[in-house]
Amino acid sequence: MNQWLLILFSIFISISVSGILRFILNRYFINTKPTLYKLPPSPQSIPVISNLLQLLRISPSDIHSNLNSLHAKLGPIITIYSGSRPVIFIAGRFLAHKALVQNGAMFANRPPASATQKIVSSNQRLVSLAFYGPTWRLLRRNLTENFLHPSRAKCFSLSRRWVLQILLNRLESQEKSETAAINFLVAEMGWDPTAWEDPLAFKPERFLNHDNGIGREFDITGSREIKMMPFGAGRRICPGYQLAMLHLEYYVANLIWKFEWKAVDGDDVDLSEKAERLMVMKTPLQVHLSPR
Ligand code: HEM
Repeated sequence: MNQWLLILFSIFISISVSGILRFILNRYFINTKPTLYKLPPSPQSIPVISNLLQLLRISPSDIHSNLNSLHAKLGPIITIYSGSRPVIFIAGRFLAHKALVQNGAMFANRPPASATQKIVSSNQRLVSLAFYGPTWRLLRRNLTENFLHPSRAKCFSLSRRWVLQILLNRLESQEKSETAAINFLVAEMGWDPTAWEDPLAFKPERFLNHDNGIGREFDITGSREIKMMPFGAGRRICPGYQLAMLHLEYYVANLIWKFEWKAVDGDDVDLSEKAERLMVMKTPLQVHLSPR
């Protein structure tokens, strides 16, 4: 009996000591920044169980209507939590243009790598030294210079395990407090009747613009206004978009040039949506192809 009490007591002591140490380190030695930003409105959520569960429970075909009803209730910019990480949804092509083109600098960031990736990539040399060589002090210096409160940094001597633990905690908390993924409702842009006449009709000629009889290429970069954004828009637009367009045109042109296309009898294409693992056409195009 005494033995069991002793074991329980030592487990209790070790848990409390590590908890207290962690609290003291986080409270007094790590430079924590206050939350600076107020995020856009979000639907009611149970802490820890995120809003995302709400979104994941619905089928892919419902996602748009669900997001739309949230936008109708809360406005064009909303926040949904995926765990503790905020994901912001921006609806509408005008807001997308305002964000990505007119205020491109503010939206030029991309999500950072995870804490582990950061350590492995940017501090790869330091970490391997920390684990395998006697020069792990380099990592400690890197940590004290970058992450610890300057007044405490100098007189600080940490064990190797604590250095790595603090570094990971710090990077993780930075990620949580300072990053949010931003999504634009791209499919909605394609269905927007203010951008496209009869948006669901198959009209390839809609991409042939004519200004006083002069043919003008459709602006897929969205620099003047965004009507669709398959390659993103603004500063971080896909740098390969011209090459991609060239390949796509070349691919389609060759399919037409090299093959004879015949419709399958009684096959009516139906472009309406069907939810499978991805969203697919209800009745896709079927053809008989033969080499010319
Ligand atoms: C149909 C083909 C392609 C599509 C639909 C596409 C689409 C995209 C999209 C949506 C982005 C993200 C833009 C953003 O973050 O706002 C992107 C980024 C990028 N794409 Fe493409 N892309 C295509 C082909 C290519 C090709 C052929 C290359 C290279 C030769 C390329 C290189 C890149 C690179 C390097 C980025 C990252 C740019 C950055 O983060 O600053 N892409 N692409």
